[in-house]
Amino acid sequence: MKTQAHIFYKENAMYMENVSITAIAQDIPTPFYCYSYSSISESYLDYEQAFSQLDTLICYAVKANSNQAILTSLAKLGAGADVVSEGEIRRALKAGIPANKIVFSGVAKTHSEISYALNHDILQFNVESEPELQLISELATAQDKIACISIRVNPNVNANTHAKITTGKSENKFGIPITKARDVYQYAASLPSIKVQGVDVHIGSQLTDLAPFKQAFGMVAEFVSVLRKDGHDISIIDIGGGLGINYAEDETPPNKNDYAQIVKQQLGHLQCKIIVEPGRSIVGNSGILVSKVVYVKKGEERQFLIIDAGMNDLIRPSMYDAYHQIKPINSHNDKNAYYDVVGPVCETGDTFSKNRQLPIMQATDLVAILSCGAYGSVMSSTYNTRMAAPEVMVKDDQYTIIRSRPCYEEVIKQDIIPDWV
Ligand SMILES: Cc1ncc(COP(=O)(O)O)c(C=O)c1O
Ligand SMILES: N[C@@H](CCCC[NH3+])C(=O)O
Repeated sequence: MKTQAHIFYKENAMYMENVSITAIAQDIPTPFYCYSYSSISESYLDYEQAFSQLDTLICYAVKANSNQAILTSLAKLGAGADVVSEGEIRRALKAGIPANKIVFSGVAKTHSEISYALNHDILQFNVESEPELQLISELATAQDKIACISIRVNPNVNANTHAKITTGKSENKFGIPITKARDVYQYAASLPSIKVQGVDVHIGSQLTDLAPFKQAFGMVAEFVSVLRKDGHDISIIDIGGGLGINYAEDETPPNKNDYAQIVKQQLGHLQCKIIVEPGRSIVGNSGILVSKVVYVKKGEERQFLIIDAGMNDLIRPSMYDAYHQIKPINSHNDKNAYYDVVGPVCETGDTFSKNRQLPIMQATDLVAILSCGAYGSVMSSTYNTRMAAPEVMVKDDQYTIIRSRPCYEEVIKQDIIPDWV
């Protein structure tokens, strides 16, 4: 049975590429994240292929998974980066992504973050408000730099995704209403040390339908024509990220080729450089979270499969009621049972799934939670003083720890006890 690209069963045992997950778990205590290098590189190269008819720069959205090993892998393939903080700029530069391939998004860029980005001559700021524009202009003037900018427009389009990851509706904090943006472009052009070069849009994440993209890109195309008539030299359109992946086995989100076709159809005639900022669709299905059953607990109404991974490791199910497939690492048992799969954290919301049909399990059995490569490890915390799960990368028949588990002493000693206590 094939589960995701590069994750499959061989004689009832789960493999990632040519490595048995059981073998890794004998070496590295659970829970741990495990990523397939080949899956990540193929997803990236699929983007390149899909967009080959357009002048495109793929700026990987670092927030999806910012591990240096992943960033370095993508840097070597030629990727740029979409970043949202100074920390992410530093990560991208350290991984070898050149500053002229870095775009800086986010609604709350601070004084020091803007200065840092200006000092490194990044490709562009995706500006989200007038006060931000003004601050960028002031800092660029003070630093004797020219800040290249696109303005992120909010097209008020329904992305048909989870409300918490919708970004292109007028009630969302992101971008400048497209209806108001023409004036903001005039304002930008009047400011010193600002070079207006593009338009940016990002309407949300985990989109499983191309229609909202089509609608938003159509609006951007019309807007670019208006801006050009107003005398702005628009040479870049940043279309954001957001393409969804399949979490459930039977889901069929749009593929990268169909997505690229929509981009070409809506924006191709404008002869702009296209920046695309995919995160989840590059790393999401490359990763699993491997966990061990601690106890099987029979409640009055339900049976709990208590595993050693918790909501602190993977928050998506508690935060968005997100569905993730859960699979046994060794699938030799044909008999099934229904379990609530829960973690160790003292929160009722620490639940990965309810009433999930799985082969009958017992303590020490291993499970994999699938599609955890994006917004998994990066959103983890040490809640309940649980150490962050390590990360492992597999390539062919080798695997390496790419982030180690911190030790308790390291974490506890971060706290400082005032001498007046
Ligand atoms: C500005 C911006 N670009 C790119 C992304 C990446 O989105 P995704 O991981 O859905 O491709 C996000 C996250 O939604 C974002 O906010
Ligand atoms: N964290 C979200 C995605 C947010 C996208 C960032 N703008 C998720 O896990 O689905």
